[in-house]
Amino acid sequence: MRTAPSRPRATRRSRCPRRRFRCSRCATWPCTTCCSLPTTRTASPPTGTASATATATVPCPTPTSCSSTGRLRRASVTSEEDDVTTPVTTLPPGPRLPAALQTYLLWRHPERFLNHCRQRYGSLFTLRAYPYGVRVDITEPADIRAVFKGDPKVFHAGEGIAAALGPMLGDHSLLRLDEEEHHRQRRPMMRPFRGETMRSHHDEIVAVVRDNMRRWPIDRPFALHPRIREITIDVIIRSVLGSQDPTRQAELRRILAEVLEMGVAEMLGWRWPVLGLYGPWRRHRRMFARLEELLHEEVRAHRRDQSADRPDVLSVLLRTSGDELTDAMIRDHLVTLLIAGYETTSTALAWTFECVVNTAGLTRTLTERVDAGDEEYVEAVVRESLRIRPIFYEVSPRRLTAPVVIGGYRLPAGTMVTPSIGMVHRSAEHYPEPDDFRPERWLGKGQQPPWFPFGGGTRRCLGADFALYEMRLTLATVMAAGELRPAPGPRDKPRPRHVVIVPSRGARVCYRPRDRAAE
Ligand code: HEM
Repeated sequence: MRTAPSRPRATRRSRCPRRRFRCSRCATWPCTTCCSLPTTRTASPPTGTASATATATVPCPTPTSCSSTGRLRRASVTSEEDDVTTPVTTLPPGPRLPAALQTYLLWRHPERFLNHCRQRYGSLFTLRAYPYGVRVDITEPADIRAVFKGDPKVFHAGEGIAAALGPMLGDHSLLRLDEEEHHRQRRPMMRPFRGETMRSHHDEIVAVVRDNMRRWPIDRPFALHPRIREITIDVIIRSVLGSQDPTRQAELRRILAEVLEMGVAEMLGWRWPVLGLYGPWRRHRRMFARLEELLHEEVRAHRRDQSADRPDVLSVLLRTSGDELTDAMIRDHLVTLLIAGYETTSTALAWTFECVVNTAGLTRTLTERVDAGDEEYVEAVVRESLRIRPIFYEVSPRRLTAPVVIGGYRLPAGTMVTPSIGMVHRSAEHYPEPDDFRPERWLGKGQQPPWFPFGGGTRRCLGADFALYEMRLTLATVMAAGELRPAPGPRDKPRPRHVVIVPSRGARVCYRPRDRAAE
């Protein structure tokens, strides 16, 4: 039981008044901001044993006193009873640049800007940027995991998205819900993404990829990303919507390509509905309304034909949920899957090919492994590409509904907390030579480094397994059919395009079918 010792006032006053750091290995508390002061502070126990706090004072050691790693980390203190170890409610430091400039830097140069902030302010820092205003970025895997696994009642992920895209997604979209309602809507949605249902899409996906490849230019440079988008749309039309009608399929293909490739401007139109009366927003609204009609037609067609044991997501949803889901709910779920599953998977695949063709010797190794049926290696390539080129640098911010202690800061209720997954994936601490594309790091059964391309916890990407499956299959099908080479010119750079980070040149490659490769 905790005995609350009366602490001498002198100890409290002399406590480091600004930032407090603790080495994650040796658990000493070097103070990096005021070590020149004759500071004394209360010795604190390792995390998790806060109740045993000792009252003896020790001199504040300098940062160099940590001989084990030299690495400093703010401590995650969870006890609120101890007024020395419990931080006062405050936000971590961060750049003082105007919000508009921070928005620009985050939007245009997320990797460089976040890296700079981490080096300058530590693993937690506060930013001010549109659309969330004040937000705290977290970059330590342990803190990120804690946020993912945190109580859904405290960590709200849906609010930010609801404000930006609410009317488009609809009231029942998983992306905008929180707490009980999120859990209630997510349960039926998980059924169509189970292992064996997913694997039954094998032939469809392979057929879509082969069909698309027939139209690829031969021995001429071309941008692969638009072709992959076509593939992803076709996979969605067949595997998610299960559309059987060729006329509707063709119209869906045309409308989805336009609606789902909306840019920032169209997105803003959903935030300010009045824009929908004008110019490009009006056109976008019209297209979207037509998409909704097509989705309703598809649902009606599926309801009429419930005899077949079809594996597409819509069929499984209707079959397994009975009257649990209304038409309005199904519309919202389908729109969510289209928006969450299209640009993400196509961009991730485009990056995978870009990395493969630009890594010396990898096309040959991968082709050999594909020929040998080595699925583990193909998966390792996909995982490595999602590590080195995560399509989101940050996942949806969580708004705190109560004060929470993260990384030594007691963040007030209302704070937006943003897990910066891209920072973890590029950290040399977790990935030796982080800039090298090395699928081998994912082979074998050893402990795997932190990897969060699909977020985590109760909000983990619903389509993660499906996306990984589609990526593996597409990669293997292409490598088995032909030879890819990098196109002349510089390599693609990461370029933010609304919420995802795309290859700047569209992943340009040259392609030659296998039967011609020998010529
Ligand atoms: C490589 C491709 C993909 C990536 C990198 C990706 C990534 C993500 C991320 C980071 C989140 C947010 C997780 C969080 O906030 O913790 C998410 C959520 C989600 N994703 Fe994906 N995703 C991909 C493909 C897909 C596909 C193919 C689908 C469905 C067809 C899908 C459906 C969803 C849904 C429904 C959510 C919301 C889950 C919830 O809030 O409960 N995603 N995805």
